[in-house]
Amino acid sequence: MDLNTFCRELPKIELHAHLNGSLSRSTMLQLQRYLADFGVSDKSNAFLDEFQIGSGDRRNLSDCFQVFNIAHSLTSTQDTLAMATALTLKEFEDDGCCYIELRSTPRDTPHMTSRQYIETLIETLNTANTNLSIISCLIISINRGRLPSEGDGIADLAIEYHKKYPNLVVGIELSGNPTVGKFQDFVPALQRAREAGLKVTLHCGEISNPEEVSDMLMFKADRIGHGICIHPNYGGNESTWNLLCNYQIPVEVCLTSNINTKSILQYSSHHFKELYGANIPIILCTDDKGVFATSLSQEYSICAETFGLDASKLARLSLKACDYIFMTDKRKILREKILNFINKNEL
Ligand SMILES: CNc1ncnc2c1ncn2[C@@H]1O[C@H](COP(=O)(O)O)[C@@H](O)[C@H]1O
Ligand SMILES: [Zn+2]
Repeated sequence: MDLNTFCRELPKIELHAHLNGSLSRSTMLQLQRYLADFGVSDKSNAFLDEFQIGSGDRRNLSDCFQVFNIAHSLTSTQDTLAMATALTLKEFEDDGCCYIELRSTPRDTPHMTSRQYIETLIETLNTANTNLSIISCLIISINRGRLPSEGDGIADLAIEYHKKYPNLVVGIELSGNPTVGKFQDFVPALQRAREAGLKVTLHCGEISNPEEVSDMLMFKADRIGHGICIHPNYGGNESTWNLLCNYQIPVEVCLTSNINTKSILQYSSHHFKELYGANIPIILCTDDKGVFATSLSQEYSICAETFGLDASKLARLSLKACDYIFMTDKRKILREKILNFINKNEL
């Protein structure tokens, strides 16, 4: 079996996927057509060709945040939001993903409220859990670029829907443009959600800001995303690196995302090496598979090629990811599924 086929067949766990960054070109075209048929205007026409970030482009991290507006204009109705979610889950399943924690930022649009946004996602995930083999659940996102009061409102909704659907609304996370907003302003909302039983993951160290990174690590989130500027060689310092090593906080590693946003110059100099070497728990994830034109199996494949991981090591990376999922009651069944694959392929 060649590497790409192996990576697709390996049952995988996706723990860091933003819904609106995950829309493939084909999904966006379907949404565009649907909106046009119903006479709803969107601003995707002029930009769709530019949406996916190809290799050799000149966009940096900040520029990336503008491209999300295009996806947002396509998912502004309950119908298209549901379609986008269902199609995206199916694509993850087709790529050999057996469990996904999809994340998204509830927002008011001209056609729905934040509450309806969450309800649409819950309904779609529920249906997907009966119709598809992939197990899916929801992490609710807070955008650090918005006002802390908006974060409070989202935390309230997350807590309310976690109580109603504890097996579906499993976590809360902080994301958004890392150059905007302050982590500390969102701590009360995140803390409240945590006390209500939601798990927490934070985008941490996307840019160099050792003070904020220290605060985030000391918050002891259940997981962090990216974790780039933590090691002293990558814009962190001894103290931030020691905190991560001592707390052993699992890191959602998004290789292609980090390359495309220019946070890392080449795959071979990615901090995966340092994290793996220090035995920090790692989960390979896509971040925004639509924007960065990647897939979870491609991320596994790139990881294997760049860091010389053989099939057995790659499969064990996927197996280990089960320990860090937020739907804790699914750990056993997922472990068994991946172990079966390992045994069948004598890895
Ligand atoms: C590239 N690295 C990243 N760093 C930080 N936040 C990111 C991100 N990629 C995506 N998002 C966050 O996810 C939103 C889109 O999905 P949803 O509308 O929530 O489904 C973006 O607006 C941003 O807030
Ligand atoms: Zn992200």
